[in-house]
Amino acid sequence: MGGKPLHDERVIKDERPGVTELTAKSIDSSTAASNLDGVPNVGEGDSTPKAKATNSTEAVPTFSLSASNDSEPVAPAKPAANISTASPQSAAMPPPVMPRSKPASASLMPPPKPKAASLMPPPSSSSLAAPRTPMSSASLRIPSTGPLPNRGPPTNSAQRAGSSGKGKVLLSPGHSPMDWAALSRNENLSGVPTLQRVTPSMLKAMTGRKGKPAWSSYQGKVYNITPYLPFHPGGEPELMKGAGRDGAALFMEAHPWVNWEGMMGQSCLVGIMVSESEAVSQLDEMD
Ligand code: HEM
Repeated sequence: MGGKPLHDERVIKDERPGVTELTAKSIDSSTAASNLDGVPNVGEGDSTPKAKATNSTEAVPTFSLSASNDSEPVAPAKPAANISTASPQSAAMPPPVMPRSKPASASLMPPPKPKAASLMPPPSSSSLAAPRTPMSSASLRIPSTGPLPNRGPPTNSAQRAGSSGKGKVLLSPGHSPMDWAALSRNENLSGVPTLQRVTPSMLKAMTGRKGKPAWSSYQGKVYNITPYLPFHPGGEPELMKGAGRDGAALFMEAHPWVNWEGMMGQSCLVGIMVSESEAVSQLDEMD
C-alpha cells in the first residue's frame, strides 16, 4: 500500500516537467513489481513480470492512475483538454494573426501564451493576465471608437446653428419630439375649423407675422407650422423659412429622411392648394 502513494507523488512531480521521462524514472527507482507493471504496459514485458504477475494485478490500480494521466481520458480530461486546445489554436493562430490590422487578432493572441505558461500550475491566473496584455493594445481602439469627444462638439447644436445657421438646436423643456408626438396625436392644431381651399395668395399672406399663422405647403397640402415652431429640432428660424410658401424644396434639402406627413399629420393640416381661378370659380358656384 505504501508503494502507491510514492508512485502518485512521483507521477505528479513528473507530469509538470515532462510526463514521459518522469514516468520512466519512477519505474527505475521503484523497487517492487509496481515498476515492472509500468514497464510492460509502457513498453515490452520481460520474463520477470511472470514471477510478479500477482503484484502486477495489484499494481493495476496504481498503474491506472499513471495511465490516466498519460491517456487523459477520464479525470484529467479538463486540464488536458485545455492544454490540447490551446496548442492547436495557438499553432493555427500565429500565421493568420495580424496584430495591427484587427482587434480579433489580439483576442486570438491570449491562447498561445497560455501554452508556455501551461507548464506552470499557477499560470492559470497568469494565462488570464496574458490575454489582458493584448487587450491593453486593443483598448487603444476603444478611445478611437469612443467618439464621445468627437461627437461632443456636434452635440452643441446651438453652436452649429449659430455658426452655420443649420443644425439641431437645444429644445426648451417640454418640446421634445416625444412631446410633439403626444401633443399632435389627437388635438387639432391647424387653427381652422374645417379643411380650407388655399390659394397661392392666401398662402403668401400666412407668414407667421403680424398676428397671422405660419402656413407652409407640401405636396399640394397646406399645414399650419406655427404650433411646431418650438418643437422643430432645426430651430424656429429654419422652419420659418418655409412660412407663406411651398416648403418642399427647403424641407428636402435639410432632411429628406423626415416624414412631413407623419409628423404634421392631420393635426396641422389646413387644407389643399388650389389655383386662384379655381377659388374664384368656387366662389361663383357658392353665389
Ligand atoms: C420648411 C423648412 C425647413 C427647414 C429649412 C428645416 C431645417 C432643418 C434643419 C437645418 C435641421 C437640422 C438638421 C441637422 O441637424 O442635421 C432640421 C431638423 C429637423 N427638422 Fe426641419 N426644417 C424644415 C421643416 C421641417 C418640418 C416641416 C418638419 C416636420 C414635419 C421638420 C422636422 C425636422 C426634424 C424631425 C428634424 C430632426 C432631424 C433629425 O434629427 O435627423 N422640419 N430641420
